[in-house]
Amino acid sequence: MHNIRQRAAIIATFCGARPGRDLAYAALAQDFGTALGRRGCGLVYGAGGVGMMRAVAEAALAQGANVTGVVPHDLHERERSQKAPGQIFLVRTMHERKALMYRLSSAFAVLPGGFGTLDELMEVATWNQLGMHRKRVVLLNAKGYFDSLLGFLDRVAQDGFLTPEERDLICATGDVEEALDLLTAETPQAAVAVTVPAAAARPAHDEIRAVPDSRLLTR
Ligand SMILES: C/C(=C\CNc1ncnc2c1ncn2[C@@H]1O[C@H](COP(=O)(O)O)[C@@H](O)[C@H]1O)CO
Repeated sequence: MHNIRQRAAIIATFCGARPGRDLAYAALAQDFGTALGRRGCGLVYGAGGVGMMRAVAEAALAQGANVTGVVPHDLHERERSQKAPGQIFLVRTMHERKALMYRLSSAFAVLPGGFGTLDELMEVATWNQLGMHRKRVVLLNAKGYFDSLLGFLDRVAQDGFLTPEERDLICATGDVEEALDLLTAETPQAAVAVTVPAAAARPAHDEIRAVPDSRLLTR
């Protein structure tokens, strides 16, 4: 068991726009969305109505979770036919999208995916490193998908490009419930060397209305 206090959390989940070749990945996405919803957590995601993203969002919604997607206008137009689940926020750019996803969330789950997922993973870890937010980052390592990445991160630390504490800003588990224990824990697991006090004092998730140029898509 884990000696960490549970609280309602809003978990941004980064994962593939594709389902992957192995059915185990979509099953993981579904299990994670279901477990997240059962714990009373909210979900923030990339508002893709496809692949792993759709599987997480639909499973969370089925448990009554509050599901929020954030997507740039043009990407939404392109994917309009896929009808992404949940409440959808439209923003102007990919950068605004990521910033809003990070602000709305209290922690980050990363499931198997491609460039988009890896970009989001590295950015939220970097923001922790720089003290721009202090939010846990947990990889759902199904079928050893992230093993080589985790090994590479160890190498990065060994070679002096990350401190051991910074390396530990990204943790991993293959177990959905353990991941949620970590994601809903009260404080980030690793202190970082460089912190910005104003950012640390910010509430875990900002009010949506505080973000300019985004609008709620009503259906
Ligand atoms: C690449 C394909 C479709 C792109 N459609 C997307 N719709 C919504 N969100 C997306 C999309 N592509 C990337 N994202 C964001 O990145 C992550 C998924 O990217 P990945 O490269 O598939 O890992 C996801 O978390 C979104 O926030 C055609 O399949």
